[in-house]
This record gives sequence, C-alpha cells and structure tokens, in this order.
Amino acid sequence: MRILEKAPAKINLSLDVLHKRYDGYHEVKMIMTTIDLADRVELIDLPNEQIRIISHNRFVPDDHRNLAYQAARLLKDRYEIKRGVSISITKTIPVAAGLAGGSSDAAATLRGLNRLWKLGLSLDELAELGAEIGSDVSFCVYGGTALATGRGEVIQHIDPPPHCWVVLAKPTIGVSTADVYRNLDLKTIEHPDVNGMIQAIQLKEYETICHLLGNVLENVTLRMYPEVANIKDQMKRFGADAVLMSGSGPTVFGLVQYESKLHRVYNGLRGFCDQVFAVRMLGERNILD
Ligand SMILES: C[C@](O)(CO)[C@H](O)COP(=O)(O)OP(=O)(O)OC[C@H]1O[C@@H](n2ccc(N)nc2=O)[C@H](O)[C@@H]1O
Ligand SMILES: Nc1ncnc2c1ncn2[C@@H]1O[C@H](COP(=O)(O)OP(=O)(O)OP(=O)(O)O)[C@@H](O)[C@H]1O
Repeated sequence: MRILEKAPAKINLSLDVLHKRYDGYHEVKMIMTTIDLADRVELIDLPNEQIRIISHNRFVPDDHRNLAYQAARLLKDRYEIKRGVSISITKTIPVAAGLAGGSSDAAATLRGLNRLWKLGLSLDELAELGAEIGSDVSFCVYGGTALATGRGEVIQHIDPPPHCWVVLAKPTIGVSTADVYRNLDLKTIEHPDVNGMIQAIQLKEYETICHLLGNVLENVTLRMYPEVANIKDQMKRFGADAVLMSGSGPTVFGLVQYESKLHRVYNGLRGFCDQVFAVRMLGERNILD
C-alpha cells in the first residue's frame, strides 16, 4: 500500500522566549501558522523490518538522523509493528531554514503511518508522540494556526489570520537552532506582544498583525549572519508590508496583502537570493485533512 502526505512549512508570526528551563530548553510563547510551501512524503509498506529513507537532497540525511526516520522508529517500537516502510521525501522546503521542514516531514510520517499501519491514533496522540522527536513536530502534526508554549509542544489552536501572501527568501546559509538559542541573551531581549498578536488575528486586523510581528531570536541570527539583515532591508525596499525572520532563521518572510504588489517583491528578491518563494498563508486547521 502507498500513502501520500503533504508536509507544509510554518512561519512564526510572533516568537517570545520567557526563560531558560532546567532541562536546557527555553520556555517559549509563539504564534505559528502553516504556509503553502510543502514537502511531499510518500510511504510504501515493506514486508521486512527496514525503515528506508529516500531523498535526493544532499543536505537531507538518509539514516537515523532524518526526523522522518525517527518518527517511523518511534511508532514501530511503541506499537511493536513487525513491518517496515520506505519513506520517500521530495523536498521543496529549504533545509535548516527556520521553516520546520524536517519537523513537518516527521509529522507527515506520523500521520501517514497511522493510516498505513491502521493504528487508530488521534491527532492529539500523534502530537504527543511528535514532541519526543522535536519541539516543532507537535504543531506540524495539526498545521493551521496556534499559540505554542512550553518548549513549543503545548498547542492551543487559534483562528487563522486574514488572507495574505507570504514572500520567503532563504540566504545560502544553514542555521543551527541550538546555536541561536545558546547565543540568546535573556537580559537584553525586547519581548513581542504575543497576546496582542492573538487578538489582532482574531479581529482579522491585517495592519495590526504587520505592526506586531516580532521574534526575539532575530537579533541573535542577525548578529551571526549580517546578510540576513540585508535581505530584510531589500524585502522592505521592494514593498513588503512587514518583514520578519522565521524561527531561528535564516529565512526572512514578508507579508503582502495585494497580489498586484506580490510580483514586485518576489522579482526584486530573486536578484539577491537563490531561494525565493511566493505562497499563501494556510492558517485554517483542516488543511491537512
Ligand atoms: C525556533 C523554533 O523553530 C520556533 O518554532 C523552535 O523553537 C525550534 O524547534 P526545533 O527545531 O523542533 O527544536 P528541537 O529540535 O526540539 O531543539 C533543537 C535545539 O534547540 C534548542 N531549543 C529548542 C526549543 C526550545 N524551546 N528551546 C531550546 O533551547 C535546544 O538547544 C535544542 O537542543
Ligand atoms: N526530513 C528532513 N528534512 C530536512 N532536514 C532534516 C530532515 N531530517 C533531519 N534533518 C536535519 O535537520 C537539520 C535541520 O533541518 P530543518 O530543515 O528541519 O531545519 P529548520 O527548518 O530550521 O527547523 P526548525 O524551524 O524546526 O528549527 C538539517 O540540517 C538536517 O541535517
């Protein structure tokens, strides 16, 4: 049997860090939303016990380091599955970009294997398992728009933002999330207004959403990689309504309300950056059904 799952990327509209926890992780408070930029994960049942990863992207590991492999291993061990699976990942989401590409592949693998192996698990149960793989996996199991707290795995669904376009530009550097958190100086950060962002999303106030975009990890990555600031400047110059780095970066996203302006921002950025995308926000909860 063959199962196909879409694995969409996320962006963080607001990302705050409250404190460092005793387990070494940081307590976060952030708004995540799904965008229409997705990998494709294809699962094929294998009669033996093997978990096989196929990916033609040289930056994506094809062994136990792959988060999709870890998702399959977790379900196989936890539910004592005596079968194997071939997991073929077609990447569109840039790697190590701050867009949760690997996490979304893992989440898609959890959803797909739940169907392939007829495990009958709920999305809540899959999200709980996902948290064992990585902090962003729980959100990716559901997709949509959510307030994420804890280390990112405590998910409260919220309304989708109003319709708009997202232009993404990924500089040719990969960023280590662990390094960015390690270099964050909690004493000097300016906290974004996460509650205000939730309210603005609920009221569908596009201008307020633009005004309140904020990410405390942005300055850390900007200090490590000044080219990210350059891309931010270019994106503003070409007319994006608001610009922010996603997650730990280095991808920069710009919000654009009207399609007429979208092409100018997209084409302008293509002169500076190899990986540029123009996509819709997909903040509705049932997008993965
Ligand atoms: C930056 C974000 O992408 C925003 O959505 C996430 O907070 C990171 O999520 P992720 O990549 O799934 O992170 P994980 O794979 O769980 O952790 C990678 C590393 O980032 C650091 N980390 C991650 C999440 C968190 N709340 N606090 C942390 O300090 C830890 O050093 C951890 O070893
Ligand atoms: N399925 C996968 N796709 C991409 N990278 C993966 C995958 N599995 C493991 N990795 C490894 O994870 C690292 C981070 O890649 P990923 O694309 O998930 O980062 P990210 O978008 O910054 O994630 P996040 O936003 O959750 O921090 C890569 O350098 C790669 O070695």
